[in-house]
Amino acid sequence: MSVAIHIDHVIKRYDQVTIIPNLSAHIKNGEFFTLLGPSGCGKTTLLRMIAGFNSIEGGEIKFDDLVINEIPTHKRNIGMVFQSYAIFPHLTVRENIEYGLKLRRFNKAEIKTKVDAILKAVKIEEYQDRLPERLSGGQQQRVALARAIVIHPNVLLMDEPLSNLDAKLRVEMRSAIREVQNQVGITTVYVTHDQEEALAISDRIAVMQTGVIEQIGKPQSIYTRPYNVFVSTFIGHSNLFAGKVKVEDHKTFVLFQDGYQLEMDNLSAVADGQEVIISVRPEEFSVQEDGIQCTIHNRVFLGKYVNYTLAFAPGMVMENQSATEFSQDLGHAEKVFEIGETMILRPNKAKINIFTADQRMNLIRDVKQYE
Ligand SMILES: Nc1ncnc2c1ncn2[C@@H]1O[C@H](COP(=O)(O)OP(=O)(O)OP(=O)(O)O)[C@@H](O)[C@H]1O
Repeated sequence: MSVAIHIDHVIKRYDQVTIIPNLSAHIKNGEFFTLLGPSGCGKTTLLRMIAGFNSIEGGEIKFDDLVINEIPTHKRNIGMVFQSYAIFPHLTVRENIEYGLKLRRFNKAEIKTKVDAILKAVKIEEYQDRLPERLSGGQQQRVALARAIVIHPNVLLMDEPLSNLDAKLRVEMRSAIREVQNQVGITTVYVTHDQEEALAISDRIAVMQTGVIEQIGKPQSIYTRPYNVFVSTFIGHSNLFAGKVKVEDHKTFVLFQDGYQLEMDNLSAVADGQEVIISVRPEEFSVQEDGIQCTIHNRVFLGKYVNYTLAFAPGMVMENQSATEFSQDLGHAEKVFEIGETMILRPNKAKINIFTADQRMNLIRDVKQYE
């Protein structure tokens, strides 16, 4: 029986070092929930707490109403898939999948029915009599997935399951995982540091940094309305400009350094003169007669799009950010620009995000609308 997972104010320390100071998240029954963040942010640590491999120093984790803090791993009824396939090399595919069912003392007929169904669901029927050494990485990971879900676990926990596969297979396998998860409807917690994978596979994502969840939301809402600069730059590319607020005649503008100004009617709690950070996605510029001026530093054709790397006047762009980019949709472009040419770009004001100068808060009023 799939369950909801309630994580309330959990604390994790290794020796004297606090890795997770106070973390809460509520994962719905049947949801595909992803922990996303840079290396070392505590994703695996949290997953291992849910699994029962790590002690919990404070707070509680519940499966539905049951507090599991002190329940040992083998009694939590968890399915797990890791980066290493962890399948038995001396057993065939079918025997690998049967293993957990035999331990749970299902009878022969039940085992056969369940294994047949899962072999079909993960599309490895034709390899069922092979030993793992004669399977590709993707096929082995399918076996690991089948083995984890055949026991009908309460939750499925996956830690970077695709990171040993090549890029093409990763894309193929993430669809396969999602398809199977939809079919069996099991609550899944998935760990990755790959933002594209997270966006593609998840119902909701928790973006983590140094033991803290910075934002929980649907992929689209995290991409379009990130809570802070960290999320904005970790998920997708963001162009960051230095800006200032101007309030005049009851109207609010954001000013770019070169004097270009955009009237904004959806900002909350800003003061005249307040310094802000303006964040624009590469696809949210359009070529116009007035806007911010730049020159084209580089240009890459990507079929449907052209990606330009841009150079702006000194002081326009926030320091320490990666290259400023404009992604031009060739379906709508009147002109393709050459390297060295000047271009005037207007940001789409409905889609830009404005952050406080300390980078911690999005000032757009509807930032929580999608949650
Ligand atoms: N057994 C341990 N003892 C001491 N410190 C640990 C232990 N395991 C992890 N840590 C520390 O806890 C922090 C979080 O590690 P964790 O493995 O959870 O990160 P992660 O987000 O999963 O990273 P990655 O993507 O690299 O796997 C790191 O600073 C790590 O060094």
